[in-house]
Amino acid sequence: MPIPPSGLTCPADRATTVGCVTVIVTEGLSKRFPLGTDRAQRGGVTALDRLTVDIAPGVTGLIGSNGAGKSTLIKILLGLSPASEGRACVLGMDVATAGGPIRERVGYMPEHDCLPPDVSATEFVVHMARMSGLPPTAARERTADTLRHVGLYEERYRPIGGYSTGMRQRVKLAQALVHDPRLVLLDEPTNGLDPAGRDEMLGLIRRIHREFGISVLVTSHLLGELERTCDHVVVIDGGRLLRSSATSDFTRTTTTVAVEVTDTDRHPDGTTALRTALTAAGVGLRTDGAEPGTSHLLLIDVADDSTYDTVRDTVAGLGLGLVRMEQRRHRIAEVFHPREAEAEAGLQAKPQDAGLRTGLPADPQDERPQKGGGRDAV
Ligand SMILES: Nc1ncnc2c1ncn2[C@@H]1O[C@H](COP(=O)(O)OP(=O)(O)OP(=O)(O)O)[C@@H](O)[C@H]1O
Repeated sequence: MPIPPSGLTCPADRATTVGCVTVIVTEGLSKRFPLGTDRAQRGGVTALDRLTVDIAPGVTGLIGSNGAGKSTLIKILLGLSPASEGRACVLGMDVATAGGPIRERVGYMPEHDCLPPDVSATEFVVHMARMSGLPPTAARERTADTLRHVGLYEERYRPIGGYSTGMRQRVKLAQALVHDPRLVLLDEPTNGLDPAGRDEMLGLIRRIHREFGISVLVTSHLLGELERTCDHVVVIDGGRLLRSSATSDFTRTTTTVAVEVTDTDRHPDGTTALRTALTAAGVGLRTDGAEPGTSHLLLIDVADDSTYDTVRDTVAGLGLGLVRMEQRRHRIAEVFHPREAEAEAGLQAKPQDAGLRTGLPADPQDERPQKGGGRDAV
């Protein structure tokens, strides 16, 4: 079911410039919820605060901590919830006036579990296809194709109530794809999945775009998985745009190189020996904050190409084994707390540790509650 990229322009002034191709445009978009029952919400909640962003075709990650406004934005984009101020266009259509036509061309995978337990995946997805306007035969054919695509073909006649979390997420994805949309909005599709399930879901998301040309907006609070999956990342916090950039801009290389060496009989603490020798050779080292001998990583400021030669020659001169020498990269976490994250980039051995300070876990393994605020503590 190859589908050409949408290539639509939004009527909003900014997007009508020649060559500007977008699937989503928002301009000064705000959403305020009126008074809540909660004491803290007495003045109402501003879920989106003058959000202005353009999203091009491709796979785009929408990142923000819990309560950042991701789901609210998706509901506005689908025409399900009116904005308080500003405007938004999806595939060139105004969300305020074209909710129905937008939902005909856009698939939506909600965050919450919304599946009926007593029907099979086939029955449910056929029903959703029919609701989207497909005739009966086409709905059945598309359902079979889509369930095969998401890896549920063998299980398609079993009641959904007996499915695992991963299978249920796939059913939600299938119903979002069944009507051949040009854009899908996926709200936390990896929620509740184990690492293998996450990888499979992320692989499916990439294939949705690569094989079928469908653009994807996917939300997550896991920085690492969006770094791996998306072409472009939009970061929001408290309903405001923090940054919108190509993923490669977020993760460009730094001038820091991490070096790990082995210990030897002559140098039982190889790291300290190398640190001393490099300092004597005038190589700039970052303070790693660890006691000498407790860290196996040295973080080196690369002044120019000769720094690599100096490190190599010093390691060889000491008779140490070079375990690794790797260029450090910036991480999306730096958008939230630039100084802390940068310092941490120097400290951490594994890039997937990135979310610890931000409260936004970089990787599934880090999705445990954090001390003093947990996942909400951006
Ligand atoms: N119907 C509502 N009534 C009142 N407040 C709401 C409503 N929906 C959302 N909010 C509030 O708006 C803010 C943004 O919520 P939203 O669900 O969009 O965030 P989110 O980024 O999707 O978070 P999560 O990752 O937890 O799903 C939150 O403070 C939330 O409590």
